[in-house]
Amino acid sequence: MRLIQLNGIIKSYRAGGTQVEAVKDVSLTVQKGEIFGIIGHSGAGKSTLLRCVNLLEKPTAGSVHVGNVELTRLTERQLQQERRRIGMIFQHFNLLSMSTVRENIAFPLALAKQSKAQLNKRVDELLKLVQLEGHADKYPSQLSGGQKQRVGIARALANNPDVLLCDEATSALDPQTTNSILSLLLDINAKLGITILLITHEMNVIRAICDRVAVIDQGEIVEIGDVLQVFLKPEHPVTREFVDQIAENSAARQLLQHRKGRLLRMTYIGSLTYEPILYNAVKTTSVQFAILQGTVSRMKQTPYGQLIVELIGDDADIERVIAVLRKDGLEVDAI
Ligand SMILES: Nc1ncnc2c1ncn2[C@@H]1O[C@H](COP(=O)(O)OP(=O)(O)OP(=O)(O)O)[C@@H](O)[C@H]1O
Repeated sequence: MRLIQLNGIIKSYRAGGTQVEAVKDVSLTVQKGEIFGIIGHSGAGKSTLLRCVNLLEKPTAGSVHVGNVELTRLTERQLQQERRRIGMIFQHFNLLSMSTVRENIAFPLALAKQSKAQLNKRVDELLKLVQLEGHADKYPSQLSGGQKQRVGIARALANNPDVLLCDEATSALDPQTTNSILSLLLDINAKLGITILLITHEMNVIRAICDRVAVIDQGEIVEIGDVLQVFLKPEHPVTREFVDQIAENSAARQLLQHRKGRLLRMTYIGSLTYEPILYNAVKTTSVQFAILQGTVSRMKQTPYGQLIVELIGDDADIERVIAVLRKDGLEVDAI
């Protein structure tokens, strides 16, 4: 079931007498309950596109639907009401520095005119959800970056939204804190069924938590698909650059230059990842193999492996080995 539908979104700005098209005719569907990532370089149009979803930026053209409501048709007052269904978190947290953690989280509840008792009960629930019990009376300056982002998440969830928009939510955090915030987002998605739309310039973020990904370049979506498919078989040059951020991929390319045998990339997905398939395929042939590079990892919950292998032997035997590997369920591509 689709929850967010962007149709033909264009956003242009007039800057210093020239027209900048930050987003050029983007159409996108996000399904209910999924974690959808948009990745792109600086200036690609990620923030502008994300802010078009809750109309913090008004698209120059195109329509935005969230659930059954077309936000682009609403009056400002109706829009304020609908925005309660869309929480948002930010790279630099955007907390009120003169207010305590409790007051920051209560802010959207007070706007929604909840009673003091209801409000305090809800804040306590949220503090528990983001594991910040015991920090309610602190001020933002007394918190670490990760704790500040937890406050941001609690505040964004206060009114039980259907959607959480994440604007580079981990870019200001160190790798360990990034992982703990990503785990929290996964947990919230699983427990509350909330749909998450995030933007990032880091492939690691996409790999860790997203179900689907869109790659944006110069205001246009250049590739879109399941993370596993896009990650293992990137097609657009910009996607390949992002996939190469995962260090082992770029190292492998350099290693391949002087090899004389047949070079293959083998992709294992799911339980196949842990089977001795390669050994079984070559053992009754004259083919020898050298593993030049290998990764066994996880994409969200799915284990996957990718090996770059050099096969040495006569052509007919190599073809036979490839046929056996494919029959066993591996994807095998020449490099
Ligand atoms: N308010 C504005 N006025 C004029 N130009 C703008 C405005 N906001 C964004 N732009 C331009 O639109 C383009 C896309 O910007 P945007 O901030 O959406 O990119 P981004 O992918 O989020 O980049 P970053 O990761 O650096 O924030 C850029 O060329 C930017 O200069």
